[in-house]
Amino acid sequence: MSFGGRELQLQHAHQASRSLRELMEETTDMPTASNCRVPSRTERSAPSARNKAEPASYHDGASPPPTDPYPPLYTHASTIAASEASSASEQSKLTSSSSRDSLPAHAPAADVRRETTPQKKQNPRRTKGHKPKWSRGGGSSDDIASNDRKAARHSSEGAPSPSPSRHLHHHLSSHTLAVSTNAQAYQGRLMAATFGGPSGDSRRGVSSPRPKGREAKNTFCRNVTIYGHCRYENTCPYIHDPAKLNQNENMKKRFNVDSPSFTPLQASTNGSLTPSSRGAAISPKAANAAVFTPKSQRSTASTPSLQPKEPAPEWHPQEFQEFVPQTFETQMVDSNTQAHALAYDPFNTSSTIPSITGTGHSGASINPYAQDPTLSSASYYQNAAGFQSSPAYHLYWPVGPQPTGLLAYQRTAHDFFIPDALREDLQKKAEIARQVVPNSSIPPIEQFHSLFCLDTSAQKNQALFGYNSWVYKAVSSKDGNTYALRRLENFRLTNETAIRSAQAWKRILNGSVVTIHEAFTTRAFGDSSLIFVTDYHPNSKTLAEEHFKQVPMQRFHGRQATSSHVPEQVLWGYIVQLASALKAIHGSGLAARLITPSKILLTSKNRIRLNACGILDVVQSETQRSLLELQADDLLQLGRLILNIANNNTSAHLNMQKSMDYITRGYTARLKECIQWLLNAQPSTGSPTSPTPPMHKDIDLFLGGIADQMATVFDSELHAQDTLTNTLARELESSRLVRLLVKLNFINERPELDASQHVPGSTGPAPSAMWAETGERYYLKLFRDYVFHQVDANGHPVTNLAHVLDCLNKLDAGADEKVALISRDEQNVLIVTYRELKRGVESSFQDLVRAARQSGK
Ligand SMILES: Nc1ncnc2c1ncn2[C@@H]1O[C@H](COP(=O)(O)OP(=O)(O)OP(=O)(O)O)[C@@H](O)[C@H]1O
Repeated sequence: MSFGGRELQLQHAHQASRSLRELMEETTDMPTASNCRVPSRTERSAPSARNKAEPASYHDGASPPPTDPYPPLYTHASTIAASEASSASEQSKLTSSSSRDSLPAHAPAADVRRETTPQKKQNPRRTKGHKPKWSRGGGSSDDIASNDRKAARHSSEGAPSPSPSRHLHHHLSSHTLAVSTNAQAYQGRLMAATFGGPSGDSRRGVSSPRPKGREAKNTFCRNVTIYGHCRYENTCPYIHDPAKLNQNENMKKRFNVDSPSFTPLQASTNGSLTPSSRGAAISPKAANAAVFTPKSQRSTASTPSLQPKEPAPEWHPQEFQEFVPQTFETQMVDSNTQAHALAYDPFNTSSTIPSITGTGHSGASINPYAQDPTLSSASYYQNAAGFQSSPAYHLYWPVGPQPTGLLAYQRTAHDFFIPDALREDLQKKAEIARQVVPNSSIPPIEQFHSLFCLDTSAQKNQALFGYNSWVYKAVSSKDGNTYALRRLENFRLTNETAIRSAQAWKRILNGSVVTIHEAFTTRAFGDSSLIFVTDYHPNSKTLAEEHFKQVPMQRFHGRQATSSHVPEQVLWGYIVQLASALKAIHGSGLAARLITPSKILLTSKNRIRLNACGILDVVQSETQRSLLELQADDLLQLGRLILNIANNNTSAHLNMQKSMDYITRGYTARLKECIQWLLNAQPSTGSPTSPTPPMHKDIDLFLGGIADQMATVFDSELHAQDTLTNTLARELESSRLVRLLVKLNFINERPELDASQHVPGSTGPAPSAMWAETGERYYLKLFRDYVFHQVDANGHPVTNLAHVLDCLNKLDAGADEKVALISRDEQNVLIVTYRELKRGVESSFQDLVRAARQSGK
C-alpha cells in the first residue's frame, strides 16, 4: 500500500504552516511558541482583527514549531501524530468551555466572522464535523461507524496489515459503540475523526488566536505532546508540566455541557463518506435510536472501556419486553433493566411481540417456542413467530457438553452430530433404499415399479417353499413407499381360499415380524407367480448371511483364527425377540412354520425379524397338520435355530450329542436347558427352568421360563432407546440451526428487493438503497461474514465449526453478548448484540413473508 499521498499531504501542510507562520510573525504579535491545539468555538469567535489575519493555523497538531527541523514523515509516525494531535484538540475543548464561560458575549460576532472566513469555504466539512454528537441521532452506531470509518481509513493507510480485524473473534461485551480494529490506535483515531480528522485539511481552516491567560494556564503545551519538549518553554504561556495540568480544576472532566457537539458525516454502506446522505443511516430504523447511557447504570457486566477517562457512551439497545422463565427470573433479569427496557424500541417490530412483562405472566401462557399465529411462516418454521425476545439462554442448551473451547486439533465434526457408526448406518440404508437399476428389464407389477432384485445368489433353494423365490425391492405408486416383494416362481394357485390366508397375517404387527401387506398372483414375469408384499428393511441381511456365510479362513502368524463365537447375550436376544414374535403369531391363531436362518432378517445390530411368514400357509394350504402341531413345531424350529447358531453350523441339530457338548462347554447351563426344552418334542418337565409337573408346551410357558432373560433384554433395549433419544436431541439442535440458516440465506444479499419496491408492511422509512444492503440486512450480511468468512492472521480461511455453531446458537437465542462486525472494506466496525441480530433476522424475514403473501405465493 502506498503512503505517498499521505506524506505529500502532510508535507504540504508543513510547508503551508511554515509560510503562514512567517506571515503571522510579521503581522501579529503572537508568541512564536506553537501551541498545537484547536481553538474553541468561542475563541474563534473572539472579535480579533488579528485572528482574521491568520488564515491557517500553525497550531495544527501535525505542524512542527517554527524552528523545529521537519522530521521525516513515516507512515506510522504520521498516524500517531494524528492521534496525538486529535488528543490535543480534545484537550483544547476544556479550555474552550472555560473560555466560553469567560467570553459569552463574543459568540455572535464569531459566527459572523466564521462565515466570512475564506478557510471555512475551503473546508466545509470542518465546521459541520466539529461537534461531537454523542446523543440521539449522532449517537447511533451508524454515526459512530462513520466516525470510525474516517479514522479507520487513515489507519488502514498507515497499517497495511492483512485483515487486521476480521480474523478476530469479536465477542465483546464492551459498551463502547464503535471500536477501531486496532485497539492501540483507536482512541486517537476516533478523536481524530471526531475533532477534525487526521488529514490536516480540516485544521487549515482553524484560526489560532492568542491564548488567553486563563486558557493558557489550563492548557498543556502541544509541543511537549508531539515532540517531547518545547523549545520556548521559557516564553510559552502553556503548561509544560503534566503534574500541574492534573491539578487544574478544569481537568476534572474532558467534556462538559458546553462542549460543542459533533455531527459526523454519514456512512454509506460501501464505506465512503457521503455528506449528501446525512439523513440516511446504516439502519434506517436506527434513526429513532435512543440516547447513550453509561453502562454502569444498566449492567454490571462490562469489558474494560477503551476510553477510560471519558464517560463511556453506549448504544442503548432497544429494551423490549422480555420473556423470562419464572424459575430463573431473579437470576436473569435485573429489575432496573426491565423498567428501563420498556421505554424504547428502536426497531419497532413490536407489532409481533406480545406484551409480556417480567412479572405479570404465567409460564403456562407464555411459550417461548410457540408460533405466532399471525405470521404465515409459522406453519413451516419453528418459532417463526415474531421475535419472542430472548428466551432464556439455557433453554437452548443442548444435551451434553459443548466442545466449543477446544483447540483446533481437538475439534472434530463428530463432536457436534450423531455418532459416526449410526450416521453411516442410516446413510447406507437411505442409499440402498434409493438404489435403482437403470434400464431394468424387470417389469412393474401392479402398482409396484422400479423393481430391484435383492437376491444376490444365483443358486435357488426350492427346499423351503417348493418354488424358486426371488426378493425384489419395489416402490409403490400408490403411497410412494418402498416394499419388499417376494416372488414364488411358477406358482399355480389351485385354491383361492389359500391366498386369503394372507389376510390374517396383515394383522400381525410385531416388532420381530416383517409385516405382510398383501399377496397376489401375477403373470407380469411371463409365468404365474405368487407375490408377497412385505415391509422393506434396507441394508438388512439374513441370519444365514450373518452366521453361516462361508468366509475364507484368516490365519494369524501361522495359527488359524478362532471361529467366531456368538456371545450368549446375543443368543438370548434372538430367543427373546423370536419368542415375542411367536407370541404375537400364536396369539393370532397362526404359526410361523418357517423359522430358519435364511428367513430371519437382521435389520440392525442384534435386531432380528421373522421374515417370509404366511407363505407356507398359501403354498401348503392343504396340509393336514393341526395348528397346535404347527405351533409346537415353531418352538422346535426355534430351538434348532439357536443350537445351530451357537454351534456355527447349519446342520448341528443332526448331531445332537456333539452339539450339546459344545453348548455345555461354551455357554451357561441356563441356555443349554432352554435349548433342550425347545428341542424336546414333549418335555417331561413343565418349564425350561424348573422341574414341575408336565404341562402342555406352548409359547406362554416358554415366555414364563425365560422371564428373567426378557427383563435383561428389555433393559438393554431401554438403554439403547435412551441413547438414540439423546442422539435425536442433538440432531434437533442441528435442525433448529438449519432453519435459522435458511432464514439468513433468504435475507442475505437478496437482489430483487431494491429501492423501487416498497416492502409491504415495512414500518421504517423507505429504504434508500438496496434492501439487502441496508438496515438490518447490512449488519446481517456482516454477521454472515463474521460467522462464515473469517480469515486468520495470514489471510487463510478459518473453518471452525465450533465458532459457527456457537454464533448460530447465540443468534437463535438472542443473547445479550456483543459481537463486532467488520465491514468488508475493513473501514467500519459495528457492535451489535445477538439480540439485535436476532431481531434483525426476524424483522427482515417478516418483510419477505409479507411481500410473498402480498404476491400470493
Ligand atoms: N423384507 C425384506 N427387506 C429387505 N431385504 C430383504 C427382505 N426380505 C429379504 N431380503 C433380502 O433379500 C435377500 C434374499 O432373501 P431370501 O429370503 O431369498 O434369502 P436367501 O438367502 O436368498 O434364501 P434362499 O436361499 O431361500 O433363497 C437377502 O439378502 C435378504 O436380506
